[in-house]
Amino acid sequence: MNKMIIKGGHRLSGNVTIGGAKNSTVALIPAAILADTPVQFDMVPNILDVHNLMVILESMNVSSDFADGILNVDPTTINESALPSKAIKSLRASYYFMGALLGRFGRAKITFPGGDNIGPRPIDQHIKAFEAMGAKVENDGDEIIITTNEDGLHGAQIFLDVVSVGATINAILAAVKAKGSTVIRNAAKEPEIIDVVTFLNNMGAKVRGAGTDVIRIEGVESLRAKNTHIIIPDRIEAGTYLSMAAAYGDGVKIQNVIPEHLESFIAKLQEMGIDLQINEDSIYVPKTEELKNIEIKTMPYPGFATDLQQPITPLLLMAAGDSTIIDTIYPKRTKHISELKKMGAKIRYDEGNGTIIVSHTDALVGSKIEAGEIRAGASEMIAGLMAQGTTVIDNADNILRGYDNIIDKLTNLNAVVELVNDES
Ligand SMILES: CC(=O)N[C@H]1[C@@H](OP(=O)(O)OP(=O)(O)OC[C@H]2O[C@@H](n3ccc(=O)[nH]c3=O)[C@H](O)[C@@H]2O)O[C@H](CO)[C@@H](O)[C@@H]1O
Ligand SMILES: C=C(OP(=O)(O)O)C(=O)O
Repeated sequence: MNKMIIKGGHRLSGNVTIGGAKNSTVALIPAAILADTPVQFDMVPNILDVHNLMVILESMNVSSDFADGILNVDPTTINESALPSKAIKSLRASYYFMGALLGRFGRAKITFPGGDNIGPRPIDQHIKAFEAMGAKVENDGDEIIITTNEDGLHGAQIFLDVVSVGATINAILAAVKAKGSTVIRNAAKEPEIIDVVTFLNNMGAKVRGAGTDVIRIEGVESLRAKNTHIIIPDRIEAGTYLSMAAAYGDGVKIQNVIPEHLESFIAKLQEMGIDLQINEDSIYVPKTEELKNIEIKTMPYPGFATDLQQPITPLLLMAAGDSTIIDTIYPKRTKHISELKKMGAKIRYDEGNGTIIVSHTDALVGSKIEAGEIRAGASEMIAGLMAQGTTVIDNADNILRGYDNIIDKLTNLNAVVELVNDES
């Protein structure tokens, strides 16, 4: 486990370049095992989730190598073997091996996934989709065992009861090589879903409608990679730097951004009075002295992302009055609150109506705190940069799960920050 040590009080300036999207990457890597050829990804973020997925691939005799943002995966000698439960538990997206193994072998056996502790995270909609396609799903303790009869998976009509990113992608992974047509209704519309479908279609899959709430899939026999897949920029990483720059920057340019993926987030910054300069693939955040308070409600895409409600919180502390946040996706996603309070933040959670109230706070002080999950950690990291004195964030591996080359990027922005491994 790593600790992040931040010497606060150094205002940020300069440029930062956003990496490839974590939530695309963690689906693309499992999706690679559907291919009958080696595959190559570019713009792969250097994050712990990628390294843990490589450990899972290795256990199936799938070789992979990763350097300078390029990840090669060779699934041509894949075999069915027990997957390492420690790596499976280290991230949420290991659930994509269910859909991918089903597509490849017609069966899957996998430990329940881990990932961020942000309240209940059921996978009933994933299971419903697999069952609709003819799979039998059983639980054995902490393991999920999914089987099909000799005919394998067949196409199906699937109506998701809740809009779920994971269930939408898992249903696609299972359906691309199933026999016949599948229609997924009430599908999630996140850009990462389009990214995964672009990868699959470039290998010969027949998937239409990604990015809308109806996705139609015609099963195909084989998937073969012909070119390198370039991963889209991480809109959540970009939103984190936008928040940080607006809260404590003297002028910061955020590069490799698709502004259209951040419309709801950008609208909130503009509502606060921040005069963002938005270009084709970059956003400049000027220093802003007076910030208005706002109200936020998280929603499925294109609404305000749950993954950005914690990272925007330190910025809300600077606003003139009380701001409110209601997280409709994960109402209990509040692990940052106790830690920010230790730093002097005026913030509270009203459990009765599920509202987080963030009040103007004059100063934050460096403290010893803990990153309970990735975005709580991101929120605390921004607060640490803004605080007077030193902040030590325990369990910083939760931040490293999803923030590409974080120390280098912050250092380039004038921050004073380091990681210390406290294993010994
Ligand atoms: C690896 C990845 O891409 N993670 C993202 C993904 O997580 P994940 O795919 O796990 O989140 P979902 O979109 O599935 O969850 C959305 C909502 O649906 C509920 N639900 C989900 C599945 C299910 O079978 N049953 C059910 O009830 C969840 O409890 C949640 O309230 O989307 C979340 C919501 O945007 C983000 O916070 C995560 O960063
Ligand atoms: C919740 C998140 O990740 P995961 O679903 O991988 O746990 C996140 O990225 O904010």
